Amino acid sequence: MSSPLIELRHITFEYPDRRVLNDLSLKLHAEDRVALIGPNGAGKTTLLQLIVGLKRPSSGQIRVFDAERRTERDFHPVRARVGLLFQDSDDQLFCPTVLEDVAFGPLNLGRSAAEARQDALDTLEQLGLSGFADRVTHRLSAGEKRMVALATVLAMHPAVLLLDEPTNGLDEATEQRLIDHLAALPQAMIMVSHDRRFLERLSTRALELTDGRLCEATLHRHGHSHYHTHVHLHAPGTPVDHAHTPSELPHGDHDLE
Ligand SMILES: Nc1ncnc2c1ncn2[C@@H]1O[C@H](COP(=O)(O)OP(=O)(O)OP(=O)(O)O)[C@@H](O)[C@H]1O
Repeated sequence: MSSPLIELRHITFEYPDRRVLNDLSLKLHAEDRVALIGPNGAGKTTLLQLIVGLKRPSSGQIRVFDAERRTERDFHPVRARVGLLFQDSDDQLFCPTVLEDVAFGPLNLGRSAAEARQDALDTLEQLGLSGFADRVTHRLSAGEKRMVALATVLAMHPAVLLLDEPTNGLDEATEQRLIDHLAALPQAMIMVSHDRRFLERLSTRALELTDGRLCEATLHRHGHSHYHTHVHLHAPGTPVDHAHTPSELPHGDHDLE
């Protein structure tokens, strides 16, 4: 198997008043679309931020694209190729107009103004946002902001997508459009979401973050609206990867609803 795009080894992370990640390990391969689930406050957002260097672990190793990443300089190329959709769209959108916001990433990658503009227009069109280019960003609705924020990430053509609650604020039709669009993309993904329909449709594997560590989980749909998550525990510090494909363990099932 090819080496992982992202590998976290024995990561511990603490905020001043609490330890959030505790000896956590993870491998993300090119073909993975991981549903990252877990209760509020488990540390899912923190985990995504660590991968792109917005936070630094107190111990452990972060490897992205076959290199260890420790310093701010190490993370610059990571941020160019790993696209993080922030949980809060307002953290992602800071330009006066939609076009400027979506062109910002490509410009930052060194593309010419004309190329960046074309990248932005193409991305908006692909997401069904053609008429949005000249809209004033801060006047968009929450759902419109969500899709534009995603456009800012996709316009950079990242190799990996980290999506933090991508469906927040989306109506049903827009969510369906988002699902269809993401399903057709080739990138490896980690998706944090409480939206089980979304995860069920897109993920190839599921991991649950609890007590600072990841366990393999599987999302099962029962009927039309009920999902059950079967959690499989790992020995502390064991990297969670393809070697640990979930199997039906009779005593490892937890209904998380
Ligand atoms: N800057 C910070 N300073 C101190 N504590 C923080 C900070 N940011 C987050 N936390 C705390 O760390 C814990 C993990 O937060 P995080 O946002 O990573 O969780 P999450 O799993 O994404 O939660 P949710 O599902 O509610 O979005 C929470 O208890 C949160 O209150």
